[in-house]
Amino acid sequence: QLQKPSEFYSSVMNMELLLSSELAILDRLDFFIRKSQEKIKLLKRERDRLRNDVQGVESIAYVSNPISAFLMTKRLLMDYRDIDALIRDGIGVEIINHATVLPTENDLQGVAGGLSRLQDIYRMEASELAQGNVYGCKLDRELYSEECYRIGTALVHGKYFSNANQWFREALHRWKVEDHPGVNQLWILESYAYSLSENGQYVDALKITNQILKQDPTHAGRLVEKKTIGELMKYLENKLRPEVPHELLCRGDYQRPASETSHLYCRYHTGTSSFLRLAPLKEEVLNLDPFITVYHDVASDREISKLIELAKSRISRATIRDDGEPQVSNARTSQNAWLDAGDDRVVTTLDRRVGDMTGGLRQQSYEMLQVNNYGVGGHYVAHHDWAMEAVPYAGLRVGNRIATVMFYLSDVEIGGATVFPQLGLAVFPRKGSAILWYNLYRNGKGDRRTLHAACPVLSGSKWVANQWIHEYHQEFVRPVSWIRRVKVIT
Ligand SMILES: O=C(O)CCC(=O)C(=O)O
Ligand SMILES: [Fe+2]
Repeated sequence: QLQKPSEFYSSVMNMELLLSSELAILDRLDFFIRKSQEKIKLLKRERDRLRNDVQGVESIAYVSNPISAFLMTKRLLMDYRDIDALIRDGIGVEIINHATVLPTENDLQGVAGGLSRLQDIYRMEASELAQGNVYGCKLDRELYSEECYRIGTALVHGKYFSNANQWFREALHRWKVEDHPGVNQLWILESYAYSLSENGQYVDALKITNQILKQDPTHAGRLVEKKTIGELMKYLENKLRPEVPHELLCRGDYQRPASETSHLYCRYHTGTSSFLRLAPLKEEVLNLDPFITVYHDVASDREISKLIELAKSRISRATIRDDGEPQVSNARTSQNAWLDAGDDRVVTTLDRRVGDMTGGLRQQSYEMLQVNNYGVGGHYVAHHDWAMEAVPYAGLRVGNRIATVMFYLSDVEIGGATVFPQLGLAVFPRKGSAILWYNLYRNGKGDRRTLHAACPVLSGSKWVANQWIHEYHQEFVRPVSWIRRVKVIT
């Protein structure tokens, strides 16, 4: 006996095996139907005979006549038993058995993945495909709503959300005009809403969700289960909006609309400290909510050379913490070194300047200064600087990262921008400037809008230094807007 292949979708030869397998299943189904029809014919004949015996009889007379009483007893004891056995007795056909060649869920995903790639690369629209037009070779019928829905769900499974959305839209169109759709409209809507929200299309997802709840108010539970509502609530709570694709930002190809930039301003910031009165900060406000500013010329060339020199002697591959332990990852390709006040006066000087920028956030809860260097192609994928755990940065015991101040220690010839996809903001490195943003809402909750990434460096060397400032000790400088329970670390 031939070994059954473990995967089909990746070769046409194996896919042919599946077709013969399907034809064999159909033959067995034919056989089963023929046998079943014979059986039904027999059962009908028996039923007619049996019914004939009792049709219209007069009850007392019938059961008190010894012959008919006997016959009835015999029928119940024997005839119906036989019929029961006949009904129970299978036809002896399993249309699918252990020898049947069948694809797996993996194959379904594989085929869907291939389809999605073709859609992307050859610009094939679901509406076109559903009509049976597959780039030159035409199917001899159109697809049903149920089939479009299944393609959509397989694509969702593979996280091809935007193509999945096309198929769900198509499924809905077709559902409306079919006589006996093979799928419940609510299922389509439910998967569509989920896929939209996973694709960051929150406004559309909300529309579909409302449509579902209008049709079936009890459906909310399912949506929670499918996490559709969870994502949407996050969106509503955080006022998240669809992300600006991060490539667009990295290339500098996106400009925020005037409605979002007209309230921004630059100023000389003299703030609270007496030093600032002599040497005010050149502050450029990049975003009001969450508050993001850039300070120009806040680190001198001499200070920067010193930092880089110190960092060079101890720099090593950067890590990320996904859950728990720090790990090397392609999500963050750079090297870094940690410096503190003991290393050189320059660290203290920069710390003081960070204090000036932040209106005096207390240095007791600064982390060490983290100096980073990216190689060509080096990047850091979108992330938040705040941690999601119940007790963030437990090892440090100073709460979550309330603010980030990042110094740009080099110009970068091309690429290497810091981008905020939620805000449509791209900041291109300028040696000596520093960017500041607040990571947390006033109540201490992490602000998802601060999602940011370091774009790959295309040409040049990129150096930055991160100063992360934590929540503890800031109660008087940046009070929380209402009292929240602070988890006590023991
Ligand atoms: O290098 C950048 O532009 C951003 C770095 C960053 O986000 C980080 O190190 O957390
Ligand atoms: Fe970051």
